[in-house]
Amino acid sequence: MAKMGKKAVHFGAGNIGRGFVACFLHNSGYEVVFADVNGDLIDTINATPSYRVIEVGSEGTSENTITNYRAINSRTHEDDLVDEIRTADVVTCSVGPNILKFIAPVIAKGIDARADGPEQTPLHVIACENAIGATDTLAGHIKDARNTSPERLDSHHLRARYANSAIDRIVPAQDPNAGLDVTLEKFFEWVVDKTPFEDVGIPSIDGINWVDNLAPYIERKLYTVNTGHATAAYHGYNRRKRTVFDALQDKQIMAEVRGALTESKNLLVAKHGISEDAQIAYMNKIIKRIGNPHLEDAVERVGRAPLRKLSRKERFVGPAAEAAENNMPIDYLLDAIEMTFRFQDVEGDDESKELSAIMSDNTPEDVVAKVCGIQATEKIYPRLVEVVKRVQDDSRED
Ligand SMILES: NC(=O)C1=CN([C@@H]2O[C@H](COP(=O)(O)OP(=O)(O)OC[C@H]3O[C@@H](n4cnc5c(N)ncnc54)[C@H](O)[C@@H]3O)[C@@H](O)[C@H]2O)C=CC1
Ligand SMILES: O=P(O)(O)OC[C@H]1O[C@](O)(CO)[C@@H](O)[C@@H]1O
Repeated sequence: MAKMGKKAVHFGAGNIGRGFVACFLHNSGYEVVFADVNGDLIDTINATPSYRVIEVGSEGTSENTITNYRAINSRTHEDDLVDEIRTADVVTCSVGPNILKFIAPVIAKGIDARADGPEQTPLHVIACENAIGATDTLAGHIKDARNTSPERLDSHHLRARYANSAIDRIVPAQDPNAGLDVTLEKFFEWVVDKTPFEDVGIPSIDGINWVDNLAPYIERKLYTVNTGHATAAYHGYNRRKRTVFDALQDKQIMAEVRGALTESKNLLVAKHGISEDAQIAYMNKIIKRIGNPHLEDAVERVGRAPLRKLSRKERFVGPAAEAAENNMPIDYLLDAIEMTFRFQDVEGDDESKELSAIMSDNTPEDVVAKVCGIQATEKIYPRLVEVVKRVQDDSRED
C-alpha cells in the first residue's frame, strides 16, 4: 500500500521511467507527474488510471500496480510543468544522456520559481541514465547562463541539490499492444550518492542504495553490465541474431562476452580494490541476467546509439583506454569496439546512420579522435586506428 503526500516530476515516460523509476516512487508514496514529448503517450497515460509492472524471471512472475500519476507534454505545456517543478519534492529523468540538455531549461525555470527560505526544502534532482555523472551533466546545463541567470547561482543550492546515480535493470522494448504495462527483469539496482542531500534530508525512496562514493558502483555497473550486454548485442547483430538471448547461445559470442568482461574485470579489480572473486561472481550473475530467456530483448535495442557507446567515458573505450595505459590486455574489448563500428545504417537508429556517414567521410585517425575522443599520445590509439581502418576497408569492398 502506497504512502501519500509527496510529488515527483519524472522526465521520460518510457521503459525505465514507467517500469522502474516511477514504480519505486509510487511505492514510496509519491504522486508521479510524467513529463514527455510523445503526445500519444501523454494522452494514454492521462486516460489510463493504472498500469502494471510485470517482473519476469526463472523464479516466476510478479506484478506491481501503479496509480496516482499524471502526464504533461513538456513541449506544449511548459508553464504547467514549471509550476509542477516549483512544488515538487523530487525531479528524476530517464530520457537518454543526449537529451539532458533539452530538459534543462524547463527544470531551471521550475527551480528558479521555488522559494529559497526555510519554508521549502531544495528540490532533489537525480538523473537515471546509463552514463557516468549524468546528474552533473544535467546540473551543468541547468546552471548554464542561458538557463539560470548568473546572479541566481549563488543561492541556487538553496533551491536545488543534485546527486549522481547508477541505475540497473533490463527493460526491453515493450509489446506495442501492452498499453502502459511494462515487462522487465526482477533484478534491480539503483545506487545514489547521498552526500549532496545530507544536510537537507535524503528523500525517502524505498529501494535506493544511498552511498558516499558512487564512482566504483557506476564504473562497475557500466563496465560490466553494459559492456557485457552491448558486446553480446553487437556481436549478435553482426552474426544476424535476433535477441541477446539468441546471441548468447552461440559459443563464440559467449566467449567474446566472457573475454570482454574479463578484461574490464582486471581493470575494476586493480582500480577499485574489488576482490577478484566478487567481480567474477558479479560477472557470472550479469551473464545470466542478460541471457534471461523470458525477456525478448532485440540486439538492435541493446545496440542502439553506437556513437554514444563508442565515446570516451563509455562501456568499451572507457575500460579499454585505461586498461591499455596500464598494459593490460584489451583484445576482446577491441573486438567489441569493432562490432560496434560495424553497427551502421540500422533501421530506426539515427546514430547508426550518422556513424556510417562519419566512417565514409573521415580518415581512421579522425574517426578515432572524433568518435572515441582518443588522442594520438594514448596507448590504445594505434589499435583503435587499426580497427577503424579494417571496418572502412571492408565497407569499401562490399
Ligand atoms: N531500458 C533499460 O533497460 C535501461 C535504460 N537506462 C537508461 O534510461 C534512459 C532511458 O532509456 P529507456 O527508458 O529504455 O528509453 P525509452 O526510449 O523507452 O524512454 C525514453 C523516453 O524519453 C522521452 N523523451 C525523449 N525526449 C524527451 C524530452 N525532450 N523531454 C521529455 N521526454 C523525452 C521519450 O519520448 C521516451 O518516452 C537511457 O539513458 C538509458 O540508458 C538505464 C538502465 C536500463
Ligand atoms: O541506452 P543504453 O545505454 O543501452 O541503456 C539501456 C541498457 O541498460 C541496461 O538495462 C542495463 O542496466 C541494459 O540492459 C540496457 O541495454
